[in-house]
Amino acid sequence: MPSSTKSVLKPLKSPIPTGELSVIEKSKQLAAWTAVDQHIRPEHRVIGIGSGSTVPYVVERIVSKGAEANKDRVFIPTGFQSKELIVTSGLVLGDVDQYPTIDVTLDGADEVDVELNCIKGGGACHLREKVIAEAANTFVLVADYRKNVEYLGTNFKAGVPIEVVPFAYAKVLQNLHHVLGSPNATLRMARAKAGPVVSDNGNFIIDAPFDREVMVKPYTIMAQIKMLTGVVEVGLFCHMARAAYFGNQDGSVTVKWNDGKIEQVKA
Ligand SMILES: O=C(CO)[C@H](O)[C@H](O)COP(=O)(O)O
Repeated sequence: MPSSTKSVLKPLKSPIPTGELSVIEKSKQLAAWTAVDQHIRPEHRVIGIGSGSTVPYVVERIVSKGAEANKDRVFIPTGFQSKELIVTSGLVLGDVDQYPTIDVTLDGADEVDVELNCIKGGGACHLREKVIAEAANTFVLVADYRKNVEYLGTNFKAGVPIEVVPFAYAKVLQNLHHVLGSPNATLRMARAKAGPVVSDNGNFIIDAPFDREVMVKPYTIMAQIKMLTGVVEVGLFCHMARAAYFGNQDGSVTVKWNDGKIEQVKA
């Protein structure tokens, strides 16, 4: 190609401001960088980008590979936040209706158990997150050490996030209280708005805490909640992740695989 017609790639921009990171932020960054390095291969073209405070470090690492490495790629967001991250970084945005098969999706989690089941939806994005995770050939979780637990609900006490259509919320709450054994299930209220949190899909979110004996079998309770009419999606992701990356305080990363293998990676 003559040099005059050569197209010039626009430089990408990191979403992370420069400066010192706290131990927790550093551990999120370590998990994200290691997962990107191990799972995004040069031939991958369609990449799912999850939500939450760990995901900007995923995008930071992708951006650090440069415009040339990312030029033929499209990035699929799980909600408003990840859409903004993709666009402001200069990456190419797509949607799952155009790309129903994704090479790899990386996403955060509220908590992950020993079998890589996880709670998601702390940011009310779990409907789109589950679609983008299911569409992916490989689904990978990234989190800091506080999320690495034996059973779900150990540290994350808010409960299972449940997206419901607005007109059905009272009926779903009643069923959760009296039929499914979550007497403290509540409608999630907004902090800087009067009224409930409204998801990116225009729905409400219920948070339903369950006892330990229920949470040790997450698939069972997930299926029971999903059967309630008016429920759109449940923030329990069971048997979906290929691997989970947890950044630790000492600068190492614990990698748990879906076959039960556990590795410690030194940064
Ligand atoms: O599921 C999510 C949003 O719906 C997030 O991935 C989850 O809440 C984890 O977020 P963070 O990395 O900020 O702890």
